[in-house]
Amino acid sequence: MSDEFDPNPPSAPPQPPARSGNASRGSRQTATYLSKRLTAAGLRPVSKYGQNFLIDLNLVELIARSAKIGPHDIVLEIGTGVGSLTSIMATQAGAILTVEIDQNLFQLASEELAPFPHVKMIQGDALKNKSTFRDDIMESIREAKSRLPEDSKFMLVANLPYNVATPIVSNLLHQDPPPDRIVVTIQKELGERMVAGPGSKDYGALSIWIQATCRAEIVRILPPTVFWPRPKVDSAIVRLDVDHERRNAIPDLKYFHQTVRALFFHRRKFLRSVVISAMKGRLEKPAIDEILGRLKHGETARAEELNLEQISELVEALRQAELANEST
Ligand SMILES: C[S@@+](CC[C@H](N)C(=O)[O-])C[C@H]1O[C@@H](n2cnc3c(N)ncnc32)[C@H](O)[C@@H]1O
Repeated sequence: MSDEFDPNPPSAPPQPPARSGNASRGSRQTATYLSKRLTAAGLRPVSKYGQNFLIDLNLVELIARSAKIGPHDIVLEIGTGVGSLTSIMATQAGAILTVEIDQNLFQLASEELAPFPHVKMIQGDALKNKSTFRDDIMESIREAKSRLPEDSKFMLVANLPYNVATPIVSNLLHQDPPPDRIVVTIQKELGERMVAGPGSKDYGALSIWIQATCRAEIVRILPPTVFWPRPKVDSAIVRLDVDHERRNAIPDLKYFHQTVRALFFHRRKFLRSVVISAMKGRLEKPAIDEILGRLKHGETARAEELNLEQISELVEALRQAELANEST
């Protein structure tokens, strides 16, 4: 583990040191082991930080395997915990940046990750406000990328704290460099919203934002019993493969994301009234009616009935109309 972030040279990542007795891999990842480890350090899981640890090592390995981490790849992990997933990924990745908000867990994980010079740990909140990544995180990713071969991929792989999962995933898709892949454990409902299509109750702004930039799939649904302590809800491992061509085809990501959110703000209302309120002070009603008429969205259409292509077309038409307004 390093403060300097020392990506591996393009060779195989280091293997973990041999473990013995109770610390062998099989027995390591159990509720008993984790609770003993935390108790020995005078700690208990902190619920406000979403500290529900995966206790089934096979599932921890499934997360890492689903990410298909290569020896030149850079992994960002939000929520190091005691370093269980981190240490598995450290045997696969070219560089890992792992962020942990809890000072006590940060100390514990530092011991676990000490053998890995290509793992950099950051202590603190990954988000600088409720929705944006800390600048130094992305700066470290860019720095690591510049030191690794050009074909290295950047991915977020994490068992995310559920209360900040949406801003973390949504915001990362805005960043430079964008991730190539995201594999995360999140609340099942959130995963279902990411993959939902029109006609589903889960379909909304998040579905559009994710599917406009990624190919999304649910890898596995996880019951509460595979975590310690048990959360009240089911979880899901979700994999998002960023489609750079699709993402690059969006002319203004921020405009797209914000407008889609505004369109789905009142999902049951008719599209016309939603667009009028979203564009208040920016576009006049006749311009909006012209766009809706041209795109053949009738009087009774609702945003939730439009597919990704139709929403993208509408957002782009609104953007063009705003640009035309500004230039007159
Ligand atoms: C669900 S646990 C996962 C821990 C570990 N990766 C595992 O798989 O067992 C989430 C972790 O994220 C940390 N965390 C919560 N909010 C955070 C934030 N805003 N920034 C960084 N870490 C955070 C928690 O302290 C906790 O260790």
